[in-house]
Amino acid sequence: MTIAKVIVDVPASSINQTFDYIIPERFQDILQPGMRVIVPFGPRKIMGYVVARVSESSFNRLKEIIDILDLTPILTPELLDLGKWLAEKTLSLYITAFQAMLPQVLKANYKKELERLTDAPLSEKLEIFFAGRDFASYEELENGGVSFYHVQKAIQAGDIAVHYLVKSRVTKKYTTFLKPARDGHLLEEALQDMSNKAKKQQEILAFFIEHPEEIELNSVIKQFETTRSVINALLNKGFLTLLKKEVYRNPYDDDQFEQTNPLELTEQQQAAIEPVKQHIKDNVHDVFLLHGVTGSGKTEIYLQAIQDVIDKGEEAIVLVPEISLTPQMVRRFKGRFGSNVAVMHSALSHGERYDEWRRIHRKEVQVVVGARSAVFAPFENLGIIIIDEEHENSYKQEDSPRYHARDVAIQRGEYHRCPVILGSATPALESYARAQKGVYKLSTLTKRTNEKAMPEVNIVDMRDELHAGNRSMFSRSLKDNIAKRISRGEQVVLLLNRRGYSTFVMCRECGHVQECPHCDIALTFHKHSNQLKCHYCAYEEPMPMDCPSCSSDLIRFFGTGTQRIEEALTQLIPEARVLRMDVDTTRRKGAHEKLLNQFAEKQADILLGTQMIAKGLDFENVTLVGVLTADSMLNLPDFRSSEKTFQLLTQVSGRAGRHDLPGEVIVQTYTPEHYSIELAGHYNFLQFYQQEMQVRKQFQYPPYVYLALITVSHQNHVKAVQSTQKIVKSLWKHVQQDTVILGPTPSPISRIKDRYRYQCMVKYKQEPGLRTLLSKIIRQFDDDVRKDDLQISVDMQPYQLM
Ligand SMILES: Nc1ncnc2c1ncn2[C@@H]1O[C@H](COP(=O)(O)OP(=O)(O)OP(=O)(O)O)[C@@H](O)[C@H]1O
Ligand SMILES: [Zn+2]
Ligand SMILES: [Zn+2]
Repeated sequence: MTIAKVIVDVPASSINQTFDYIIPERFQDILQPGMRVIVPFGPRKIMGYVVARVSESSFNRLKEIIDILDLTPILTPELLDLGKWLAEKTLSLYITAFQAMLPQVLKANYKKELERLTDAPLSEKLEIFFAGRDFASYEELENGGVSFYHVQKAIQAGDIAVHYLVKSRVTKKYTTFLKPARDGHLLEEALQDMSNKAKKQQEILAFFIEHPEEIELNSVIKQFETTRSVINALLNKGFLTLLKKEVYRNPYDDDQFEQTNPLELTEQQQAAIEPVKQHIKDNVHDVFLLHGVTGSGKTEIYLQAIQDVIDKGEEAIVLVPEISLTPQMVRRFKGRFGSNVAVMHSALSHGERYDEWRRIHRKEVQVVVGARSAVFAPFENLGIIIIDEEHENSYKQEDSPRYHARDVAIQRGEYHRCPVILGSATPALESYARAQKGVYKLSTLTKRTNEKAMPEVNIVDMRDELHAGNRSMFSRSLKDNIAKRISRGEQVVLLLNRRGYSTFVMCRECGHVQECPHCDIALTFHKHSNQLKCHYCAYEEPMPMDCPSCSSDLIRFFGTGTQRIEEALTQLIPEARVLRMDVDTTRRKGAHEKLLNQFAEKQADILLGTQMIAKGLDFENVTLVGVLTADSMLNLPDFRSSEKTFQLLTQVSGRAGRHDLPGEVIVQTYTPEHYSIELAGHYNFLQFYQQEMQVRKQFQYPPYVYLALITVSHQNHVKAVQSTQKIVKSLWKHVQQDTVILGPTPSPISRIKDRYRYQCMVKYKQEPGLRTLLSKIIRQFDDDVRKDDLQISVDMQPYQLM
C-alpha cells in the first residue's frame, strides 16, 4: 500500500478525480485516508485529501507526497464516502464537497504570488500592475482590475509565472500554566525557610503545596492579587515552573447555564417520543416528522431523546436555523447537557468554531447544536440527528455544493442506523407529503404544553383602509391596539415582511396582482424597460397604466424599508420606544443578541423587524404581534410563495401570548381572501397543505415533480443566452417524454456585477440519468469556463429561484 489516492485542491471540473502519489518511506506508518497532504501538482505545491491507500497504480512516473498536514485523519471513512456521495448528488466537485464538511481554518491557505520572468514589455495593464517589481501578490491582482484573461495569456507566453506557497494557518491557542517544580515535602521545607517579608510568595507556595495541579498563570495572578514579578521570583528559585498548554476558546461560559431536569411529558409528547426511543434502543433508522404547534414542547422531546442517546454512549446532532440559534436556544441545550455540548454557528470566530469542531473530533462532547454545516460533525457513533424548524430555507446551501441538510442527515442516519427527527409547526410541503405517503413517520402535537389557546388572529383588509382615507402603512385597528398595549406596559412585535417587496405590481384599489398567464407566478417589474416579466417562462408585457381588473390608476409597485416604517411609527405614536432589527442594525457581531436582550429587559415597547424576528423568540410580555404587509412574500416569483407566507404568519403568530397574558395577532393584507393568509389565521395547517398540494399538482411543481435549475452567466449578454440555449437543446434531445424544460429565460436577478444571468429549469418525474447527462453537457463548456469566464451552476431541487 505505497500509493495514495488524492483529491487535490484545484476547483476545476477537468481535475475532478483522484491523482496517485507515492507515499515516501517516512510517511508509510502514519498516512491514513482522511488526512490532508501537500503534493506537487504541475509546477506548484498544493493541498489534497487522501481518500485511499492502494498498492498499485496504473500510472507510472508518479511523484511523491511532499508533506502531511494532519496526524489524525480529519475526515472519517464515513465522511469520505459522504463527500463523494454529496459531490455526485449535487453535481459539484469532490474537493468542494470535502471543503464544505470542514471548518474554515482547515482549508489550507495559499499565498499566490506572480513573478515577472521577462524584461520585454508586458501588456499595458500588467506593466502598471507590476510597476517595476519582479514579484507581486495575487490578491493585489484580484483587487487591481487586471483581468484573469490577461494574466493567463502572459502565463501561456511564459512572461510571468504563478507560485503557490502553501501554509497551514496558525490555529491553536496556547495558554501559560504554572505548576510546582518539586515534590511537596521539598516545597514545605522551602516555605519554612522563606523570609517573612515575602508574604505573597509564601501564600502562593502554600497554595501549590495544597493543590499541586497545574493552573493557569493568569488566574493565579488574579486570585492572589499579585504581579508577574512575584511569580518570577518563585520561578527563579526553582519552586515553580511554567508550561504552555493548548486550550480551547470556549465561546460559552458553561457555568452560567442553570441546570435543568427532564420534565414530565404530556400525553401527546409521550406518544411522540415513544417510537423514537424504541428506534434508538434498537438501532433502527427512520425519519420522524414531528409536526407540533408553536409552544407544544418539541424541544423537550429532542432533549429527552438525546438523553437516551447519551446514556447509550452515542452522539447527537441538532440542527437549528442560523437565525434562531439564539442564546435562548443554546441555553436550553447547555442547561440540560452542560459542557457535553458543542455549539457551531457563524457568529463564532473562525478560531472558536475550529475549537468547537475539535471538541467533537476528539470525542470530548456527545452533542452538537449548530446551523446547517453541523450536519457534518465528525462523530462516529451517531445515535440521533434532529432538524428543528425543518421547513427553513437556510438548510439549503446556496453555493456549491448545493446540498440540503435534510438529505445529508438522512444519508447519515441510514449509515449509522439511527433515527432522524424533522420538527416544525409548519413542515415543508415536501416533508408532509412524504409523511402522508408513509415514507416518514408522522407524530403530531396539537396542543401547547400550557394548554393556552393560540392567539386570536385578526385580518385587516388594507383596501378598506384606503377607502376610508387612511393611506398610511398602519391600519386604524393596528394603531389603536399598539397604543392600548403600550399604555398597559405590554410589548409589541411588528413584522415587516420586506423581501421582494418592491418587485411586484399591485393595485392598491382592489389588491389585484399582475401574474403570468402560464405560470401562476407574479410578474416582476423591470424599471429600465418598464416591462413586467415572468422569470419562469419568459412571458412579458408592458407595465399597465390602469388596473386590468378594476381600471383604477392606483396600480403600481411600491417599496418601503424598515427605517421608513420606524419613522412613520414614531410620528404616529410618539411615546413608543422602538427597537429596529434588520440587516442594517444587526450587522455587527453580537448586535442581534443585544437587541433581543434590550427588548427582554423592557427597554423598548416595540420590536420592529424583518423575518429574523419571527423565529423562536419567547418573551412573556409580548401580547400583540402585527404583520404590516402579509402579501409581500406572496407575490415573489417563486412557486413556494404561498407556503412561505403561511409558514411566516404561523411562526410570527406563535410569538404572542405564550405565557400568562393572552395574545393577539393583527395581519394587514390587501388579499385577505388568499388561502395562505386565511388559513394561517386559523392555524389550519392541514387544510393549507391540501389546498396547496392541489395548486402544485395543477401547475406541476414539487412535490409532484423534481426540479433542476441551471443558471448561466457571462459578461456578454449574447454569450449567456446562446450558451443557455445550447444547454436546453442538448437536454431536449435526451430527456424522457414527460419531462419539461423551461427556458432559456433571464434569471429573476438578471444581471449581477455586470454579468448577465440566464436560466433554464428542468421539471421531471423520473430522470435517472439526469445527473450524468447534465455533467456531460456542462463538460462541453469546459473551455469556455476556463478561458472565457463563463459560469454554469446546477441546482438540483432549488429553493432559491432568484
Ligand atoms: N412536559 C412539559 N411540561 C411542562 N412544560 C413543558 C413541557 N414540555 C415543554 N414545556 C415547556 O413549554 C414551553 C414550550 O415548549 P417548547 O419551546 O419546547 O415548544 P416548541 O414546540 O419547541 O415551541 P416553538 O416551536 O414555538 O419553538 C417551554 O417553556 C417548555 O419548557
Ligand atoms: Zn410564465
Ligand atoms: Zn384594481
